[in-house]
Amino acid sequence: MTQSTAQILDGKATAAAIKAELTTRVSVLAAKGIVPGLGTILVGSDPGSTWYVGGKHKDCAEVGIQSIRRDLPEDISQEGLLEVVRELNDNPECTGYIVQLPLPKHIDQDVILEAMDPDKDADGLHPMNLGRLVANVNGEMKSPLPCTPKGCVELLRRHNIELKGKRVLVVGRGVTIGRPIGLLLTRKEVNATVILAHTGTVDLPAELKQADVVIAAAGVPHMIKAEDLKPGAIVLDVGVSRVDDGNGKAVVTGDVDPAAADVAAWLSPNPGGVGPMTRAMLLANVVESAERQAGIA
Ligand SMILES: Nc1nc(=O)c2c([nH]1)NC[C@@H]1CN(c3ccc(C(=O)N[C@@H](CCC(=O)O)C(=O)O)cc3)C=[N+]21
Repeated sequence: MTQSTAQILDGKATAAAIKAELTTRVSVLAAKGIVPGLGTILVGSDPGSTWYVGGKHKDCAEVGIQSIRRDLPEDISQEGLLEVVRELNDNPECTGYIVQLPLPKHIDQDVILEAMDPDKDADGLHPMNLGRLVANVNGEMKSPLPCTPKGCVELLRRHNIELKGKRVLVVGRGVTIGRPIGLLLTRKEVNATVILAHTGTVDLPAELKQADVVIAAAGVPHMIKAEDLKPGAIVLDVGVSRVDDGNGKAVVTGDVDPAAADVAAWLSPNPGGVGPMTRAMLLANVVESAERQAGIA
C-alpha cells in the first residue's frame, strides 16, 4: 500500500466555522427583532431523509434559527402537499423552507417546487432562482443558491484553492448538484472551465485524466477510480449512497474510490466533506434571506 498523499478538504471543520459566523449574524438580526425561521416539509418516513431533516433542525437550534417542521404521510395527495406549501408561503414565522427530496412517485416534484415562494426557497431549487443563476454571470447573487454547489465553492474558497483557468469535470447531471454547479463555477468570480459528464459520456476515464478538478456527484459508489485521475487533481466526493456493510448495517459511501487519496492533491472525505457544507449553506441561505427581508443585505 502506498501512503496517502492528498490533503483533506475538511468540510466538518469548515462548516463549524461558518456556523459560528452565522450565529453572530443571527444575533444581529435578533437585536432588530427578527428571528429567521426554517421550515421543513418531509413526506414519508425514509430513514435517510428523516435523518437529514432531523440534522437540519439540530443545526438551526445551534445557530439560533427557529424551526418549523411539517412531517406528512407517504400517501398524502399532491393537492394535500400543495396546501402545506401554501401554508408555509403565508406563514410569517417561516422565512425560508425546504421540501425534502426525493418525493414519492405519485407527486410531481416540479409542480411542488414551482408552488414555493421563490423568496422563501432555502434550497435554491425553485426554477425562478435557478433561472436567476443562469442569467447572472457577474456581480453579487441576490437570490438563494443551491446548497450543495454553494458548499463546494465555499469549501474550496476557504482552503484558498483557486479554480481560475482550471479544467473542472463534473460527473452527474442531477438538479441538486451536477446541473447547477457549472453555472456557479463559470461565474466571473470563479472563472473555471467546466465539462459536464453523465451516463451518456462515452469515455469517462479519458475525461478524468485531463481534469484538474473532479466534482463527483453521480451517486454511484466508488465509480471514480484512482488510476483514472490526473496526479495532483483536486477531488470533491459529493455523491451519497447507503451501502450495506456486509453485516446488515447501512454505511454512507461516496462516488470516489478511497485509493484516490494516493493520487489527488486535495480530497474531500465522504462523510465529513461536502455533506456538512450543504447543511451549513442551508443555514446561510436562511440567514441571507432574512437579512434581505430585513433590508440589511
Ligand atoms: N430538498 C433537499 N435538499 C437537500 O439538500 C437534500 C435533499 N433534499 N435530499 C437529500 C440530499 C442529501 N443531503 C445531504 C445533506 C447532508 C449530509 C451530511 O451532512 N452528511 C454527513 C453525515 C453522513 C451520514 O453519516 O449519514 C457527512 O457527510 O459527514 C449528507 C447529505 C441533502 N439533500
